[in-house]
Amino acid sequence: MLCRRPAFNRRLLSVRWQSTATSSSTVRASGGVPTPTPTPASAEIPPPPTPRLNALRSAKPFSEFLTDTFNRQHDYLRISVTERCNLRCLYCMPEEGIELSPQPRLLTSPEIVYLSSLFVSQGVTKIRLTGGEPTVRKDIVPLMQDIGKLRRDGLRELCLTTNGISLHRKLDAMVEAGLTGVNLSLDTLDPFQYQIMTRRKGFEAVMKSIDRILEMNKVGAGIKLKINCVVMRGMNDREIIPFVELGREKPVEVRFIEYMPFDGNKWNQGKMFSYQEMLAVIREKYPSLEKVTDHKNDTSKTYKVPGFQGQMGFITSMTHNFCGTCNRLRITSDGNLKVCLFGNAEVSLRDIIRRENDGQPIDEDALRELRLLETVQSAAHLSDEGGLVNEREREILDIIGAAVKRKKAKHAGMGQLENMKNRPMILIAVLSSTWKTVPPHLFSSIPGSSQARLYHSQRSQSNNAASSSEEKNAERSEENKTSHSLPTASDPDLPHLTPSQTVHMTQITKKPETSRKATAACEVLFSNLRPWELLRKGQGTHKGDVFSVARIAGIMAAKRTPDLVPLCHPGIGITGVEVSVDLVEPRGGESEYGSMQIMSTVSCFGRTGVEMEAMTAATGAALTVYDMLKAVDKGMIIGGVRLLEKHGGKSGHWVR
Ligand SMILES: Nc1nc2c(ncn2[C@@H]2O[C@H](COP(=O)(O)OP(=O)(O)OP(=O)(O)O)[C@@H](O)[C@H]2O)c(=O)[nH]1
Ligand SMILES: C[S@@+](CC[C@H](N)C(=O)[O-])C[C@H]1O[C@@H](n2cnc3c(N)ncnc32)[C@H](O)[C@@H]1O
Ligand code: SF4
Ligand code: SF4
Repeated sequence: MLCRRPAFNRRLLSVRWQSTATSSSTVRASGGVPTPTPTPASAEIPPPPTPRLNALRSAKPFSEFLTDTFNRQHDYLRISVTERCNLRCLYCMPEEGIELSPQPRLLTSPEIVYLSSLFVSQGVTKIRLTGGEPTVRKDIVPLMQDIGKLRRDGLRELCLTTNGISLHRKLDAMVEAGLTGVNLSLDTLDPFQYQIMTRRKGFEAVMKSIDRILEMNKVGAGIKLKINCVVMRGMNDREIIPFVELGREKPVEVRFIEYMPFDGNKWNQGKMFSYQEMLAVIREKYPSLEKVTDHKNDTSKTYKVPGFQGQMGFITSMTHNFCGTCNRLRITSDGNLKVCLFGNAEVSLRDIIRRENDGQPIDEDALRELRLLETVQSAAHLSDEGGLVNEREREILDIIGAAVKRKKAKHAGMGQLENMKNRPMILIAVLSSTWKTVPPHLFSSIPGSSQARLYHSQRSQSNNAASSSEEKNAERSEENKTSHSLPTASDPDLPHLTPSQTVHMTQITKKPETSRKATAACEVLFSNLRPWELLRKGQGTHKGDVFSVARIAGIMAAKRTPDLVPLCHPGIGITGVEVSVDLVEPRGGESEYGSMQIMSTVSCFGRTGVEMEAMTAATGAALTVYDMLKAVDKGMIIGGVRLLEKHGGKSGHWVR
């Protein structure tokens, strides 16, 4: 047990880091704590370790605490600095977000700096800040300034994984703080598709961040930039080649990531686009694609098109694990150490470091009182010279060491991820929300298809079986006897049909009322440049402002859906309709002359869904765009009307 120390050390957190400018090697040699000179937290960037210090570090054996039973040395720490995010990427977060931990359970900045320094003292040379979205943490820049100062203790890389939305505003300060690498998530190069995949706007801001990094690199900032692109079949797989082509002129590394299952992200095998498939797509266009040698601990397999400035990588978590050379540990925002991304085993470092503070979050005052940072230096001393000088760090390191020793050879010992039957949360999400097979009735509309034939033959067999069964007849006559009305039952596959295949409006009396929401989209493709030119200049047409009239048309269309679609229920109590109409610049292919992208979300509280309303809204808006622009372009095509997402009701959450 550690006891609370009576002695108070009044030095500032920033002071401690400042003090080590002379000290990292000095302290280790002398075992003493130097007297600091107070300076503000945002003082100048500390110098990187000297070649001598580097040599000393690599000469000493790697920390036993961070070495697992497979002899993997963990010198890379990923810290989640927030659970919050300003996007809602389809593959990562549900639209409504996730339930956030109460603030006092999350690590404070002094706690993050303290744990970082402890790990660096043990040989961690790379720290990546991630999340959630790390840039939404209010004090992200001061936090990076403090972590950046650990460079003098051996930290070589300070990296960020970010969605890039607000990076451009903070980038300069971060680079000054010691930022060395940015992995930026961008899954599409199409602004409209961006809105679909992230459920938010922000494409331009992300591009601004990328441009700013490239600009800074031109003048020698040396920021390693990687673009992370999660590939989902049917969603952005058609953009693989445009992403590869980003590297023609720009020195960026695009990494294509296999879509992985996480709690609540509606993963299914069908949406996963594998590394082999991606390679095949790229090789078809660029047969000269070459493999590049990877670094030992890289998560990605790197390739290059000869002559291109940039390169590409593939992160193959689903099809080829890279656990053999894993050097990563993670700390979650609430202070748990996770030794494997896919392991459920977690140990709370927060609870141990707060124990002496009566379980309360450690702010700067408490940090000083508890002399935590001071003792990390002792821990650094421990790893350099092998002598044990501090009980507190010993206890924390023992706990870390024990967790690291329990790390499995791969994927938390569960084998290939797609076979993970024992991941309860994932399993629940996958089973409850996705089709195991495509319902056969969807094939039945393709005349002559083998599935259609099979479906019809199965249906007629089951109908015959049903009509010949005594129970079925008894049921029917019972229904007729008691109701004196037409049958109200629905075909289980196609509810707008009765079991005898006549059309009816589905009975919803017994369905519970729930909150429901549906989002749909469609496009209007221009056939010449005139509409795009006019709208870009902010000019409407002689009929008025195309954007707002189309939005209003969409809203009115949603309300009139039952008048247009015969079997739709009237009066379903729409509670909200949002329609967005956006101009997309010409970008080749189908959208050679530009287009209007329309998206609509309809919500209601009721017994039946609002997907028809959402698609009607999108179509109504599109027709209005056509009507208002037809004087300059009669060849416009309205297309791609589709449901993107649906919430509520028996089928729960469905995402395209
Ligand atoms: N299996 C596995 N995949 C990981 C791990 N860390 C990251 N990934 C995958 O890599 C993707 C990108 O993660 P990033 O945050 O950019 O980090 P990184 O790839 O470790 O970054 P580098 O430091 O550039 O190697 C994630 O979406 C995951 O798919 C890990 O520890 N295990
Ligand atoms: C969870 S995010 C956190 C950092 C930051 N918000 C961002 O988006 O870059 C870290 C990385 O995980 C990736 N990721 C999230 N969900 C994923 C999934 N289901 N499959 C594969 N990668 C995923 C993201 O694309 C991103 O590159
Ligand atoms: S991938 Fe990153 S940006 Fe997207 S929702 Fe997840 S945390 Fe947010
Ligand atoms: S799955 Fe676990 S063991 Fe494998 S690379 Fe990722 S963190 Fe390391």
